[in-house]
This record gives sequence, structure tokens and C-alpha cells, in this order.
Amino acid sequence: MSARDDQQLIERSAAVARDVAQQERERSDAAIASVVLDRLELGTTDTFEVHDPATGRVIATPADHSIDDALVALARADAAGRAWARTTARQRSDVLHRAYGLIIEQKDRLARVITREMGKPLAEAYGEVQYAADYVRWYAEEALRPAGNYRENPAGGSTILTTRAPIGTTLLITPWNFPMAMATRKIAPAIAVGCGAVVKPAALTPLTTLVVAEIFVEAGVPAELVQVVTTTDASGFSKALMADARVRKVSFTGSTGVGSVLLGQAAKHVIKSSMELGGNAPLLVFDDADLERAVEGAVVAKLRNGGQSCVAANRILVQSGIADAFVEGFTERMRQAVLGNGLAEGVTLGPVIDDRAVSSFSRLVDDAVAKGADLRTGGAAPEGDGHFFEATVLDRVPDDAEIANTEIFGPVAAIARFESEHEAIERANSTPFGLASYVFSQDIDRALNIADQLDAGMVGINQGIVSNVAAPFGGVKASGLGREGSGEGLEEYQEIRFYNLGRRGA
Ligand SMILES: NC(=O)c1ccc[n+]([C@@H]2O[C@H](COP(=O)([O-])OP(=O)(O)OC[C@H]3O[C@@H](n4cnc5c(N)ncnc54)[C@H](O)[C@@H]3O)[C@@H](O)[C@H]2O)c1
Ligand SMILES: O=CCCC(=O)O
Repeated sequence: MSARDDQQLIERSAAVARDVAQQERERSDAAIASVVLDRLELGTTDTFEVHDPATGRVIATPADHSIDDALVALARADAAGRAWARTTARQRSDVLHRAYGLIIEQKDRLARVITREMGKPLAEAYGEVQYAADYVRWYAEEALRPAGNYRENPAGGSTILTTRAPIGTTLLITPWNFPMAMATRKIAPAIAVGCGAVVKPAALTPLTTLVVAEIFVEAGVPAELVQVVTTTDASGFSKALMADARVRKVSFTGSTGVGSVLLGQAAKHVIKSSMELGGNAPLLVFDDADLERAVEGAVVAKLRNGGQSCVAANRILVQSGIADAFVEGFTERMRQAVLGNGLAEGVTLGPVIDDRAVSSFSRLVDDAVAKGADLRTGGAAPEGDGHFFEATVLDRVPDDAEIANTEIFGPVAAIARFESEHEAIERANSTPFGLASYVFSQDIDRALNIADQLDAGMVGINQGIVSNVAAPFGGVKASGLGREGSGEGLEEYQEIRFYNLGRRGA
């Protein structure tokens, strides 16, 4: 081929790429335009801005509901919930099955709304849609499982029957990082057992929840059962609703600081509380780990969702015998991350949520390097629109670096080295948090023995993902209370009741 042919080829592929990007922008604009921005329809005129983190531009202005609006929403959900509690398990299950089908039908729309408001690459947004839909399908199935139990009084004379009743009206507060999965992980079990819900999404990412609520109604959920309140007054909202005795359950996912405030508010009316809070996950790589598996697992545990995940590997602790090889392989893989707008083809690392996050990564990296850490790759925030930070690897991070004691919540990996199992466990547990941990070793006895000693609700063994609909997601210590997903996640929305049947002659 001549140089001229080469040039034509380059120009043609650039034109194709521009066309694809243009089509993608149009498709995602249409998805955003399809969102109903005020599902309460109370005539609220105040609005707030939602931004695309990849461009910084405003993409929608949903209703900024007042406390009075939220109280109307609560009254509606409470009344609708009482009627819904009398439906049969089969009816509730069927509705959830229909919702699952509709979510899958509308996955293109949902994925684009997620990418535009939260930033994750489109392929990951599709992954979240499926993950979120799986909770809906799981609870459609779980709704039908026997809820009761039977036992004999050991002293004779009576039989005890237990049942599980819907707990009543629920308050569901979600974060911005998984705007769809965190919503369905709460809404689906509430619907499955027969509860009404007031849902408050994060003001950074309210749009996905509005679409999810629309789909539930389309599937046959009564319009007033799930009320989505979009508001910038998160603290006024929780203060008012948590003080209302109609709320019988709060399920919160977010930071430990806000979770503690809500627990304090829950005390007044003794509201049952599920708290899915912050993490500081250690990822332990032992000398006998399969190197390739450990590197791949660590990359997933670090870069899934751009590191903006409560279960992200926060401290990567590597035994000295494998450390150099691990750091080499891991750094190489982190360098392969393609940073850019999540809508663009080939991008594997999207923007982070806002400028505050970018500043916090820069500060953490500078502090670690000043204290002696070795910056292996990344470390910078590219100039331009949007909020981006490079995939970054810091090796030999000292224990007194701020990054070693902070939930990073971004694409920055902090590696430190250890010598013995005892040291690894001590360091892994030296945090107030206890959400996820990861262990890499080919000796399964060793991996399990170490996992037993970790202060964590979830341990990934030889893999970098712990989340699964069948798993009871949740943490210990400052990482929270209660579990989501799985059968345990359903019970969080139920109250146990028993009937003690007196039996003559028994
Ligand atoms: N354990 C989990 O399952 C899990 C999952 C995702 C995120 N998280 C944690 O969430 C944090 C990041 O999310 P975030 O920044 O959205 O957290 P956040 O606590 O700031 O916000 C979470 C939600 O709480 C609301 N909120 C904020 N202040 C409030 C107040 N005073 N009263 C009531 N509600 C209030 C927000 O509007 C949002 O809806 C991280 O710490 C992360 O680890 C935990
Ligand atoms: O950010 C925390 C939740 C992510 C997950 O469910 O895997």
C-alpha cells in the first residue's frame, strides 16, 4: 500500500469512529430525554442539575422535592403498602418476573442513562443492568419460598408455628456508584414480601432510579407503592422521615458517617436498620499464589467501576517472595486501562464522579510519594472537561501514608509488602472497617484458615469479585449491619411472628 492509501485508510477509520461516537451521543441523549423527571407529580417547581461526569455538562434537571413532598410520598407508600401486603406471594412474584423481563428489554436505555449520569464505561453499565435485574429475578423467585417454620415445645403441650410478615413501610436510601443495582437490591425484596417504599437516590445520580420505578409500574406494581423522592436536601429528608412512626424499616447504602447519623435517628421509633457502609478492603497475595490469577483478580478488584466500589481492593498486601513479580504484572495491566468518556468505544476506565474525587486522589498520591511510596504508573489528572484520573499504582506504600488508612474510592492502587501470615492478618484487620477482603493462595487450606481470621463480611478467595445475588452482601464493624441479596436480604424486610398452639394430650 502507498502512503496515500495509508492516509485514506486512517481518514476513513477516523470518520467511522466519529459516526459511531455521534450515533452513541444521540442514543444516550434520547435515553436521558426519556426519563420522567418528577414521578411524584405534586407540582414541584424547584429543580436541580445532574451532570455528566465525562463532560461536566448538565444532562437533566429533575424535581427538587421538598420535605412536604416527601411526607406525601410516605403517606402514599404507606397506604399502598397496606393493600400490597394482602396480595399473594404468587401475584408479587409474577410482577417481579415481568419487571425483570422489561428491564432486559430496556437494557440499552438503562445502560446509557447509567453511563451518562455516573460515568462508567457502557460495557460496565450493561453489566450493572444485568446485575441489578438479577436481584429482581432472584426476589421474584424468593417471594415464593416458604416463609414459616414449625417446631414442638420440647416440654410438650404446644406447637409453635412461625410466620414472616412484611415489616411495613420502608425507607430506601442509595448511593451514586451503582445507581441501579443498589436500588433494585432494596426495592425488589421490599416488593417481594409486601412492603411499600420511599426511595431516595443520590442527587448525583437520580435518573436511573426514576427509570427503574417507571419499569416497576409498567410491570404491574401499583403506582403509589414505590415513591421516588429526588432531592438535594438529603439530611432534611432523613430527619423528617425517620421521625415519622410510619417508617418501620430503613435500608441505607452509603458512607459510614451518614449511616451513623441514620442509626441515631432510627433509635427514636426503634426502626429496623440495614446499613451497607464504607469499606477498606485488604487484598492479600501470598507467595504460593498463582501469579496470573492474583494479578487479574487484583485488577478487577481495583478497577471495577473505576475503583468506586465499597468492595474495591483498598490495600494490596503482597508477600515479599512474590512481590516484585506481582507489582510488575499488575502495573503492566493497570497501564492497559483506556481512560475516556464511557460512551466511547474501547474505553475501560471512565471518569470519576466529581472534582472533589479528583482532588482527593491527587492529594493521596502526593502524600504517599512524599512519605516514600514508589509511583509505578499514573498519578495524574488529565487536563480538559470532565473528571478523570489515571489508573495509578503506588508500591511500597508506608503505613503512615494517608492512602493506607483511607477509603480511596478511585482508580489508585496502594501496594505494601509483608513477610509472614501473622503480619498479613494483623495488618488486614487494622482498620475500623470490615466489608470485603481478598486472599490469593493456591493452598486452599491456608486460604480458608486466613479467611476465617479476617474481620470481614465477605472474602473473595482467588478471585477479585465477591458480589453475587445469591450471596448475603454486607459487612462487620464500621462497614454496617444486616445483609442484602440472597435469602437473608429478604428477611431484612420481614418480622418474625409466632403462634403458640396449645395442645391437650400432646
Ligand atoms: N456497603 C455497601 O454496600 C456500599 C455500597 C456502595 C457504596 N458504599 C459506600 O458509600 C460511600 C460512597 O457513596 P456516597 O458518597 O453516595 O455516600 P453518602 O453517604 O454521601 O451518600 C449516600 C446516600 O445518602 C444520602 N445522604 C447524604 N447525607 C445524608 C444525610 N445527612 N442524611 C441522610 N442521607 C444522606 C445521599 O444523598 C445518598 O443518597 C462509600 O463510603 C462507599 O463505601 C457502600
Ligand atoms: O459499592 C458497593 C456495591 C457493589 C457491589 O454490589 O458489588
